[in-house]
Amino acid sequence: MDIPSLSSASVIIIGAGISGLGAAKVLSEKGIKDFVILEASDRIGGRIHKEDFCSLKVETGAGWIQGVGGKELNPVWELAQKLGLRTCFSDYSNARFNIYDQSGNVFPRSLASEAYERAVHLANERLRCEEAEVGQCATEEAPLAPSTPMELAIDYILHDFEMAEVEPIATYTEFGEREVLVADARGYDHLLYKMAQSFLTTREGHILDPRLKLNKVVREMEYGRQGVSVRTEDGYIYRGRYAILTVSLGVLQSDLITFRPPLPKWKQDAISKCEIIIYTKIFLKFPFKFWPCGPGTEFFLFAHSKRGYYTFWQHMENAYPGSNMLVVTVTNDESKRIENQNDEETLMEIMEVLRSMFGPKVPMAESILVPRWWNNRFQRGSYSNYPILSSPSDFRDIKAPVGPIFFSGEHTSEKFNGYVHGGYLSGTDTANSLLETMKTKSMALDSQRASRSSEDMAWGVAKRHVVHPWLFITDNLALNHSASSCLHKWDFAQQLFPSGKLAVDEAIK
Ligand SMILES: Cc1cc2nc3c(=O)[nH]c(=O)nc-3n(C[C@H](O)[C@H](O)[C@H](O)COP(=O)(O)OP(=O)(O)OC[C@H]3O[C@@H](n4cnc5c(N)ncnc54)[C@H](O)[C@@H]3O)c2cc1C
Repeated sequence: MDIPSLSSASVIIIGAGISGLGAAKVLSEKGIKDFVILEASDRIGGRIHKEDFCSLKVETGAGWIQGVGGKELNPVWELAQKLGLRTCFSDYSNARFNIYDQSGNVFPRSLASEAYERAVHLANERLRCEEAEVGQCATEEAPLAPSTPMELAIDYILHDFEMAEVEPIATYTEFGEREVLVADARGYDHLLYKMAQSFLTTREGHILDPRLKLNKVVREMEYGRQGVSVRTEDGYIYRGRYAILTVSLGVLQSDLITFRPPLPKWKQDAISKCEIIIYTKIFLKFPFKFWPCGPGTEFFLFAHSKRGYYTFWQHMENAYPGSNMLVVTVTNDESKRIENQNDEETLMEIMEVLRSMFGPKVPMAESILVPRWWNNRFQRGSYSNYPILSSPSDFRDIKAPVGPIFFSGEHTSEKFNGYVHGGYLSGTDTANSLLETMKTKSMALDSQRASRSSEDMAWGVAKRHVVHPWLFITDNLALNHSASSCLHKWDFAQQLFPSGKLAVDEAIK
């Protein structure tokens, strides 16, 4: 039986996505080994997730590495290259010229080009209106809204795919304009496993390190001057001096975690201001190909009178040659609608769309895979999307610590929110801020102790001090815990199971 030790949980990291693992790696490299990672699901990776589909591994979460080939090296691209992850270049630029109508005709390039330019103009006008003082825009001519199926399809890809962010987009200006699709049988999450391997105990592809705890759903975080106490759904309580909370914005907006005391109003406002996008890639397997292949065909659009109705399509011939696979992407309200119906109904809708694009002979799909990011209570959406006119203070507030709780995750990255590299960089940033805080507190405590000890000397009292560099943190915690201040610190863990259930090996590490 492990003897619980208060000294070994200076930091509780919540979430084993790229942000949580990135933070843990930095702490470990800087000598803080006494952390515990609590992960709600039964795997690492979070929104980087592969699933088995028709003998292939497909990426139902993040698929691309965006920001490649620029003056700065995207850290995720660097890792992918080191591991020799198989990727293929994605060229979206043709999508707008492969627009199918409901009778299977492709719109002429000139018409599509014109519509595209009009849509860009409209988007800029809308932005100008939003930026203008209230009322100013109303006096000017209001831009015409898109109305035809083709206009709606273009407007949809502009707003839900290419131009959903404020220009210029730091990912592209700093890391480069190219995007590569990860298509490796080991999966995108191989990158996370390799990262974990550098600081957690692993064997034969499995993480065995007791500091990583899977299936631990955090439900309550009680925090104060002495630290943080974290209760998981299975009744365990973990205490630490600090916590790094990396759960998604969708989870923060839900009621999965209760904070005691409640988070301050400025933090709650920052959390509710930001939007969460739902992005659903539906995978379909066919007995044979009936779509065009070759250069300039990978992406195509379906123009329907309902905006966003199975609009964005990709064939997987570049990623998985010979797989006879298509992916159709839906977002937001359509994602919610589709998540809430059964896959048979979705398949019927998709078959109707495909037959209107490619004719009645299109064969029935053999398999369909519909990920459900919205209904997943550990995600509640796919990635954050800040309103176009967000201010730097919105980012400051969403990232700022509340007492001993440090916030991390892609949504806290001012420059790269929404992306895998945003998650990674937020984790390393947060860990470095925490280390800075620990250092400052340590220096303050040292000077307090020094002055106390000189007072003691003056009174002739012999005093022994804790020597472990990190013990002072938890030592301080125990001393301030009134109910247990008379206990030896090894007894402390038993106080953490109010139900009387003793699971010492699960107690604070
Ligand atoms: C469908 C989809 C497509 C995407 N496409 C791309 C793309 O092409 N390129 C790109 O760069 N990015 C893409 N993204 C975004 C990218 O995946 C994320 O930005 C990134 O993975 C976020 O990492 P994170 O560590 O911040 O959060 P997460 O990966 O969400 O990690 C948070 C972890 O916290 C856990 N958790 C939640 N609640 C609790 C709780 N109560 N207790 C304990 N643990 C909890 C979760 O299970 C999760 O493992 C996509 C995302 C999705 C869903």
